[in-house]
Amino acid sequence: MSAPLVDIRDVSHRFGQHAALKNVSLAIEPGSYTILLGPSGSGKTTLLSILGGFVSPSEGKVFIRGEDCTSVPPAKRPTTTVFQDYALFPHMSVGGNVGFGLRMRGVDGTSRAARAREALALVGLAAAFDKKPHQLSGGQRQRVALARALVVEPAVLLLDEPLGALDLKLRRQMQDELKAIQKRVGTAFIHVTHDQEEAMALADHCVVMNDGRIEDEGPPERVYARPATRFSATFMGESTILAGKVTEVANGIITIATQAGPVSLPGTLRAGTAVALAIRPEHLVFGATAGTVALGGAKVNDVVFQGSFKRVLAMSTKDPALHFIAKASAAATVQAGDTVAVSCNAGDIILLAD
Ligand SMILES: Nc1ncnc2c1ncn2[C@@H]1O[C@H](COP(=O)(O)OP(=O)(O)OP(=O)(O)O)[C@@H](O)[C@H]1O
Repeated sequence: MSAPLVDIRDVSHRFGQHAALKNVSLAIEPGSYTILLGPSGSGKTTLLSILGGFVSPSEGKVFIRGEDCTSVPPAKRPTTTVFQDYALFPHMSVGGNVGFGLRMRGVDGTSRAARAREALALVGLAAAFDKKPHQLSGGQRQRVALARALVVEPAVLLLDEPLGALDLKLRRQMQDELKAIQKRVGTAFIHVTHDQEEAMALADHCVVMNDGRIEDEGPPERVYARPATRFSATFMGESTILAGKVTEVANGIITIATQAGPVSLPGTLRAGTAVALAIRPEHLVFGATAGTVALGGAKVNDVVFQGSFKRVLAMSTKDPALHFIAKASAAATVQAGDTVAVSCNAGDIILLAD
């Protein structure tokens, strides 16, 4: 395998007594779109700031294109950052803003203007060259910020909640554009967000962070279908979670006592091990079917119409602490107050250490 473009090795960072990053190692491949996903305070921005050279880590090293960049200042490393608030110069034209980084690097006026025009065309804003930032919409300003960061041809583009200031509709639209632009330029993007839908829409590689650590990482499809930890399962999408304990092990089959009754699955855990079982909403079936795992009865609390499907929330009749979340078709007739039998396929149960 080729050497990673970015190699973060055993990075820890403390702000005073507070450990914001705890022994983080991560490899970023050339041309990839990486999302750092996690709740507020999980250390995403700290990690991005270390990559951009704005924060020097307490421990560990950062290599970019094989070079130790740990102590290299921001302007001297092959990275640029796009911030949530765009940070455009209000008095400067859009063209001037985009060309600013080139000016700092001593590029002459003619080449600067040509390259700024090219970068603006790349983000679909060729006509905005002579405008001032205040004449543009939020989405357009964000695209100018993107053009400004890309014009210097960084090896890695860092994006800190770049769509955070946009309303939901524009945010979704900009996600599609960001992905298209990234594919076009082929630059590695590392993008921080706490929005799991954004992560699934954009990432080739999704890094789930929690409390200064990497909980899980991989293609978003894998992280969603087979999360490595309970935190990752709950942060990346919704699930029904059953608490359980392994009671029997025989011939590669383990039996787990759960809130909904015994469940048998292939596995190799030892008797007495505490586990959690996660089931994604689209895998939970209301109505027992032959060959599936029965999860007992449930009373439907709420049915929420979502356009192309219905979200069904129900409570186990065995244990009120057990809540089922299911996705039903838009045509489903299930109603609040109904009592239903809940089941799923054994292969759709995600077994997690608890
Ligand atoms: N300059 C600072 N001084 C002291 N503590 C800080 C500083 N910056 C961050 N922290 C703390 O470090 C931890 C990680 O912060 P960080 O901003 O990296 O998290 P985050 O995942 O990006 O969160 P958010 O989504 O809210 O931006 C938090 O507990 C935060 O309070």
